[in-house]
Amino acid sequence: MASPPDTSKAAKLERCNSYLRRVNSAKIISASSRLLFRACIVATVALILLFALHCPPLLLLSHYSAAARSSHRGLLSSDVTYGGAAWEREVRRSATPRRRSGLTVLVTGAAGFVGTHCSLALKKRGDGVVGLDNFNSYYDPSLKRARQSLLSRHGVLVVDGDINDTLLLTKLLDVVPFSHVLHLAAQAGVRYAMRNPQSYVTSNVAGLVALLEVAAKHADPQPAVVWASSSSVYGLNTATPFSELHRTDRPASLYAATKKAGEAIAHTYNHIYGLSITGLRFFTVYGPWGRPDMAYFSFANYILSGKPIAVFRMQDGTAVQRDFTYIDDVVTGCLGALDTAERSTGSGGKKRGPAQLRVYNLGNASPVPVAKMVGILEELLGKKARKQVVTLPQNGDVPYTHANVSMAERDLGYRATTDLATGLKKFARWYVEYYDRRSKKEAEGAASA
Ligand SMILES: O=C(O)[C@H]1O[C@H](OP(=O)(O)OP(=O)(O)OC[C@H]2O[C@@H](n3ccc(=O)[nH]c3=O)[C@H](O)[C@@H]2O)[C@H](O)[C@@H](O)[C@@H]1O
Repeated sequence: MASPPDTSKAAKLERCNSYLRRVNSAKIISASSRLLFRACIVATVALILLFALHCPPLLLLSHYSAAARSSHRGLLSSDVTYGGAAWEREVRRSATPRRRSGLTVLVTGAAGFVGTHCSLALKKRGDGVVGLDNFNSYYDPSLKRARQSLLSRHGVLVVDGDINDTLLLTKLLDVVPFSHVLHLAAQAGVRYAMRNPQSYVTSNVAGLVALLEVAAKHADPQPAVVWASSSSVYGLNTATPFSELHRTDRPASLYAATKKAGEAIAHTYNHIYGLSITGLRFFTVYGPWGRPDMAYFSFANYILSGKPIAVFRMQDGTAVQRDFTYIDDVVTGCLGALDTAERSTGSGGKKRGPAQLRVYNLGNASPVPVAKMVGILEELLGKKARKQVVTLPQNGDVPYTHANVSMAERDLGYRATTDLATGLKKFARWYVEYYDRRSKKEAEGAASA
């Protein structure tokens, strides 16, 4: 039988003490386990930090994220020229056609000479147009800004950006499902390629690849691409008039080589990704709002300011000739190319079938000696040029160009309708008015300052 509990005072005290000892020892155990737990956390955090600081992939990841964040900031913050809801609304507004089944065209190089004229022509007939231009300083950027203002007055937005900025291109093609890209952004000029060769590689090769990459792999639907090649690809070809069937593997300048490379690159993207691509070989395009680096434009400037001009001729005394082509005719050819471009066949980088690949001459089919062009300008400007006839230097120039345009006539409805005298008359009128207005503005600005 179990004995009854001892109820004496001493026994009660002993039970109480033993209870207190148990409670205390439990407290000590839980305090020390808390300490241990905390130590574990500190150790784990220290280990993670140590790992993060010394493990290369983690470092790469953190750098990548920072880079990605900063490039996305470019798209989103309000202190840049693109990104944000208001910007997207503007892009969509500019891209919306006003006519049924109108085209939706992204025009690169839109603030350039041909880009401005094509954008205006597309907008005027009711197509949607968004321009892209990096406004570089190869020639007077204020002329490009003036063209941008002209476009803006006609409802065409020109986004400030570079074709090598693939994030921007991706964003633009996300915001608008462009049916066509008219790719005119390029480093132009034959002789400048000897002074700044890298700029030709950056714009005409890397820039073209950047654009075709985004068009082929990201855009859905893939747009049809029409782009500016050049008559210079005929290089040392001697068969005339230059036909698309003639050889183009002997470029005389780096500029020509990058345009020829562009044609080869176009073939690749058409072949792998099913992009519909049309290359247009422009022949010395001239006219109002033209390029100040081109001979007819700089000659007008030099004639009026009394500076001497160098007129090139061949070593044997024969004239250097160009198939000068008026801008309005070239615009007809560009729009004809856009209108007849078939859809690309791929999407998301996958080709679904063979796609259209074309190349056309857009020339005047009527070459004129440079000396004659100078004579026409002298007459129009009412002033004699201080001519210095110089043997054509080793500068990448070819002795003559002469386009066979029968393929463009047949397929694009192209017609060269403007002779040099008529076209230069329109150019000279614009030139005098534009620079007159500009010098008046500058004088007003100086007076009010
Ligand atoms: O059709 C083309 O493929 C090319 O046409 C022009 O190139 P280019 O024909 O050299 O045009 P300009 O620079 O205006 O020269 C026109 C003519 O004037 C001659 N010239 C140029 C400069 C000069 O000081 N003196 C001179 O006699 C050139 O040799 C050339 O025959 C454009 O500048 C290129 O971007 C375009 O791709």
